[in-house]
Amino acid sequence: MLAAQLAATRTLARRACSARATQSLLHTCARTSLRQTSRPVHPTLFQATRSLAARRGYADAAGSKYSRAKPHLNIGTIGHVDHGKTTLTAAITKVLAEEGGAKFTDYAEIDKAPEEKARGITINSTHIEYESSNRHYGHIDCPGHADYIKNMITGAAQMDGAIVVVSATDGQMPQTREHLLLARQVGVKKLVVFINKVDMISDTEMLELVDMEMRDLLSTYNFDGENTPIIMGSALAALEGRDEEIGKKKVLELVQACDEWLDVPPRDLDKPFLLPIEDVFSIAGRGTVVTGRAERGTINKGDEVEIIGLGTKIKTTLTGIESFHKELDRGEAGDNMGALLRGIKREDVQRGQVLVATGSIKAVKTFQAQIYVLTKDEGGRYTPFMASYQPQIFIRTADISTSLQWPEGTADAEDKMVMPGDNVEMVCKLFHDVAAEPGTRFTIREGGKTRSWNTRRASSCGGHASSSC
Ligand SMILES: Nc1nc2c(ncn2[C@@H]2O[C@H](COP(=O)(O)OP(=O)(O)OP(=O)(O)O)[C@@H](O)[C@H]2O)c(=O)[nH]1
Repeated sequence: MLAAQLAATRTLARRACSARATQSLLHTCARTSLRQTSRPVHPTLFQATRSLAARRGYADAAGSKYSRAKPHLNIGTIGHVDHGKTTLTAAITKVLAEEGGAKFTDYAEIDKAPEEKARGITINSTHIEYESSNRHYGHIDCPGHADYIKNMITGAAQMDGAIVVVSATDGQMPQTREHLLLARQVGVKKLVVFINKVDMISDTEMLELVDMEMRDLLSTYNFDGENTPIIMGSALAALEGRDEEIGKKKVLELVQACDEWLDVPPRDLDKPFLLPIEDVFSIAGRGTVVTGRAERGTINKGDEVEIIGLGTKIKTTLTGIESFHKELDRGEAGDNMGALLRGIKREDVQRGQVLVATGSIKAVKTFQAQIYVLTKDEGGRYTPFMASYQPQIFIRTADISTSLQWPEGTADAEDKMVMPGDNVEMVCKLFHDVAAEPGTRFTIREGGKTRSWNTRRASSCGGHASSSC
């Protein structure tokens, strides 16, 4: 039902994009690290196109019921810019379409926003679905460019496992390393590696070197470097239907490796429902839909829910649930879902908020957290910092400026320095409130810089946190 009406909203969405362009550009750039990009992007347009892209390709399934016959896993492609993530994503759908497990989604349909086409890079994460013989996958194609790390973090935060794409011609590059680090930070436990563009390499020693270096890198970031499957092939060959040995066959090997190596994580079905909002769009005549991956709990059509965070606390009712254009009566942890909300305006909701079971979690502006500051060798800071330092904090799909302070009563707080490699308890004073509770994980980055420092330990909030928790 939701899907059936989406087509009608496409034209409206495009018109709305151009009308609101200037205002939204100013608003969004003021809030996000997009202001650090070399060419400002058009956020409203991306909002709209991402929403459409996230659902494209499944219109023929409109009205059909979502099947839970196969276990569902959220995966995606990460890695350095231009190493072939989008090509591989398209190639997987092509190869699996031939096996009856996907609808072919061409490269141009994945990187479809005008800015993406003009620059030839991915800016937004795009969601697609496909099936192997024993799994149903939601796949997120993440941007590799350093300017769009924010979108990569949001995408990776929804993954249960990931495919790291590395070009055989370059080997590992800065964003290969940073994406591994960030994937680890956001809780991805297992990866599969695809060494791409082998059609351009005749020297097998070179491939062995890339393989060895990738295993080392995986181990450096606490992945299983020894046993992680590494597949060498050519995404482009698979997409173009040539050189089957390095094309189609390798893509099938990759999917098999995902089936066998990546685990379906235990889903927290017993906890109260929580969906981090990744995207928002309107369906004419029906209302507002928020999308994202349900983090925990279950939800039924007709349930009362709350939208929490970024200055908002609104109660509403869930009137429809959908996953990849198929209807569900019940959503559950792990589902990549769209939730139709009664009486909510498009502008009332935004990425970074959460949709939750009423009363189950509070938004906080201050909490005390345990923070591990990465060293230079781990991809983190070179230099120490002091209290009142203001980095960017990433919690689920939210990114918020914050000021770090020593807890009250800390001796010599004014002069105390935090060194790379330190494990410290600090108070995070956020510029906007966000849903958090003891144990919530988060990542901290220095705005816009690719070399960053990150938290490793869970935050605490509520119990021994400050009064606003
Ligand atoms: N020769 C060769 N070229 C490839 C292969 N895979 C991808 N390419 C080319 O590499 C370039 C970059 O590919 P993309 O798929 O856009 O790379 P990406 O990693 O998705 O880039 P971003 O999303 O912007 O980070 C394109 O020109 C592709 O055609 C391959 O297997 N062989």
